[in-house]
Amino acid sequence: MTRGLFISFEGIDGAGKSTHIERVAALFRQAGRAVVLTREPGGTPLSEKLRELVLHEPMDALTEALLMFAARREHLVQVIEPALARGDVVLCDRFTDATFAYQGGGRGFDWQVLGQLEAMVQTTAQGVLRQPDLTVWFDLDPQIAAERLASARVPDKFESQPADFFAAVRAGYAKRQAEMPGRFARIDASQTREAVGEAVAQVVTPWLPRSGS
Ligand SMILES: Nc1ncnc2c1ncn2[C@@H]1O[C@H](COP(=O)(O)OP(=O)(O)OP(=O)(O)O)[C@@H](O)[C@H]1O
Ligand SMILES: Cc1cn([C@H]2C[C@H](O)[C@@H](COP(=O)(O)O)O2)c(=O)[nH]c1=O
Repeated sequence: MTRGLFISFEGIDGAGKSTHIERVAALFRQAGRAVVLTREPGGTPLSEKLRELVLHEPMDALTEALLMFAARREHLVQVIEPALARGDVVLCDRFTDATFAYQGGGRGFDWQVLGQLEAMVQTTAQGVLRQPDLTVWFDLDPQIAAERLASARVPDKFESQPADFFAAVRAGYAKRQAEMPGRFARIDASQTREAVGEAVAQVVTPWLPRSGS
């Protein structure tokens, strides 16, 4: 049976993840793979309700981190693990690296405690710590991201944060990459859409089934 594949897409708000994720889905579908396109926080009815709360209600940093992990647990159990067990490709717009970057880097929440929560929430029934096979990190200067978002939409609680918050989030992603370099692919997201799309295609191509297989 085909092995499931888990790819996450990360970056500060406005870095360009959503612009490219559909194209990655199309590449896998064209190669004959079933794709589950999902997001965090969210991906199940309950997790989407939690998303509404965390994106729009002011709250304590620990409360925020716990709600992110609560939404993730539900998402893992209801959607991600069953999809991987079927052999599907799961493309997830953000996963736990976002919690380390935003709640750890941005809010300054304790990195080690986040690691403990990660272990509790992401350990599967088989005793394996679930992590993405590949994390595509859209790395972008917060100033450029803010300019891109300014004309795009009404900002939510995170998107309304100042540039120094996003500089700390970006540093959180860099720290996470340094801790787990094997699964991270950093994309220079300041390039044109076409160049970024090409870079994304290059990093996912080794994960596509070889033609004839
Ligand atoms: N390479 C690029 N050059 C210029 N503009 C871009 C580029 N990539 C995306 N954009 C534009 O920037 C804005 C943000 O892009 P997008 O929504 O894909 O980011 P995102 O990472 O998904 O953001 P969020 O995490 O906040 O949802 C959109 O208006 C999009 O059209
Ligand atoms: C998973 C996760 C997300 N966030 C933040 C990051 C973004 O500002 C929003 C999600 O909005 P998007 O348009 O889907 O990017 O939530 C976070 O702070 N912590 C997390 O774990």
